Amino acid sequence: MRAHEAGALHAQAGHRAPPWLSAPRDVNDLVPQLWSGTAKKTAEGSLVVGGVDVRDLVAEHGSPAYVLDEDDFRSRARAFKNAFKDFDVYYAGKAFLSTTVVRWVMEEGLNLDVCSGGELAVALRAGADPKRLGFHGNNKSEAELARALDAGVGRIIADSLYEIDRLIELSRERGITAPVMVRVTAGVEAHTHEYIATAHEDQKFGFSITSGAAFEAVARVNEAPELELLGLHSHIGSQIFDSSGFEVAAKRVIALHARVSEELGVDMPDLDLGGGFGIAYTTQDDPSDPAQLATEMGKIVEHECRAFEVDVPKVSIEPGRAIVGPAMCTVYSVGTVKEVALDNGAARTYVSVDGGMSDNIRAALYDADYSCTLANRYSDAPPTLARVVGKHCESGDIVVKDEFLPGDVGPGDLVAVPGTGAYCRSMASNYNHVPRPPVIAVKDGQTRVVVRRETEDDLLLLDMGVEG
Ligand SMILES: Cc1ncc(COP(=O)(O)O)c(C=O)c1O
Ligand SMILES: N[C@@H](CCCC[NH3+])C(=O)O
Repeated sequence: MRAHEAGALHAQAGHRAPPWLSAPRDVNDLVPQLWSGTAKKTAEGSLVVGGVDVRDLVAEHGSPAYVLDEDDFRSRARAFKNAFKDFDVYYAGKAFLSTTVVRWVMEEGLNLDVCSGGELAVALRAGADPKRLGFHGNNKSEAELARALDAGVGRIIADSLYEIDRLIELSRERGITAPVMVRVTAGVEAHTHEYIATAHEDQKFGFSITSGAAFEAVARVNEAPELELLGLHSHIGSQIFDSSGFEVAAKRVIALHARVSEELGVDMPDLDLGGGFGIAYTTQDDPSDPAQLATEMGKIVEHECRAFEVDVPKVSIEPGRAIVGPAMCTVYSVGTVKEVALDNGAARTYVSVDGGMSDNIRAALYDADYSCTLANRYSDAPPTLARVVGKHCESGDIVVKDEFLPGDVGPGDLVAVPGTGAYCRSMASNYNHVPRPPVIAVKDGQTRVVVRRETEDDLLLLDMGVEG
C-alpha cells in the first residue's frame, strides 16, 4: 500500500476532515497555488523559498519567522500595475508594511495607501513620494491630518463630517488646499466574513449613499475653498472572490458620481474602487488574476459612465492581500504533538508550534483557514489529519485548523504555513509576552532581515517598573 492510500484509510478510520479536505496523493508535495512563486521542495523534502532552504534560514534567524519572497511580491505588484494600466494602483500598506516594502512598491511604480500616523511615518521614512500616498481611516486625529497635510500627501480619504471640518480648519491655518476624496458606503453585502465586509449599511466606515449622507458630504467638500474635491472612494471589504459585489458597488458609486456632476456641476477627476481581492489560503479558494479583474472592472466603469453620460474618471484600486498575502509564509518549529480523543472514537492530532495567535490572529478572529507542510524533511509516514496550534494560553490559539501532515511529525520538525503575508505580521501582538517574529526577505539564495525579531529586552524596555 502506498503512503497516501494508507493515509486516506487512516483519515477515514479515526479523523474528521472538513468535507472539502481529503488526504493528498503525496503529503510531501506543495499545492503550488498556495505558495509564493519561487517556493519548492527539494528531493530531501525541505522547503526552499527564494533559493533559500528554510532549514538554513531557521538555523541563522531562528523560528518562528515570516519568509518574504521578494520576487513574488514584486511580480504580483507588477502584475496589478500592468493589468490595470489605465488605473492607478495603491498597495494597501495595512496588509504588511515596512520601509523595504515601501521601496519595492515605489520601484514597481505603484502608489501606497496608509491608514494611520504610524503607517504614514513608515512610508515617509522610506522616502516615498508623498504625492503617491493616500491616507485612510475613520478616525484620523488632528495630529495625523496635520502631518499628512504638512507632508503633502496626495489624497486624504475623508470619512466623517468632523474630519471634513478638521481638514478645512487645518488647511485654512496653513493657507493650503487639501486634496480630498469622500469614502462612501455602497450598501453592498459582500460575500466575506462579516468583520471584513465594509460596504453594508450598519458599520463604521464611510458615508451612506442610500441615506443621502454621501451626497451631503461631497457637497460640503465641494463648497469649501480650502478643499479640493478629487472624487469618491468605495471599498466593499476584503477576501472577496465574487465580482458581483464590486459590480453593484461600482454602479451605485458611479451613479453618485454622475449626480454630483449633474447637480453640483463638478466633474470629479478620480474614483477609487478599493481593494479586497481574494487569495487562495486553501484549495477551496479560487482567486481571479489581475488581468481578469482589470478587464471586468474596466468594463463595468466604462459601461456605467456611458450610461450616465459622464466622462470616465481616473480610477484607482487598493489591493493589499492580493499582493503580499501569497508572497510570505511562516516557518515554525514543532514543540509537542498530542493525540486527542474526540467523541465517537475519533481522534485529532494536535501539533504545537512555537508561535500562534500572536503572529497570526486570523484563525481566531475570522475563523480563517490555512494550509501547511512539513518543511524540513521528506516523510513516507501515512498522512494524518492534524491541527496546528500555537503556544498561547487560549484554546482558540489555532494556526491551521485542519491539514494533513505526515503521521510521524514531531518535536524538532519545521512546519511552514503559506499565505501569511497579509494581516499576520501587521496584526501581530505580544500576547503572553511572546516577542514578534522577524520578516526575512529571500531572493536568489540570499536572506535579508526586513524586520528584525523582537526580543524580551524590547518588551521590557516599555516596562517602567524595571530596575537597574
Ligand atoms: C480602504 C481599504 N482599502 C484597501 C484595503 C485592502 O484590502 P485587501 O488587503 O483585502 O486588498 C482595505 C482593507 O480591507 C481597506 O480598508
Ligand atoms: N484584517 C483583515 C482584513 C481587513 C482589512 C482592512 N479593512 C484580514 O485579515 O483579513
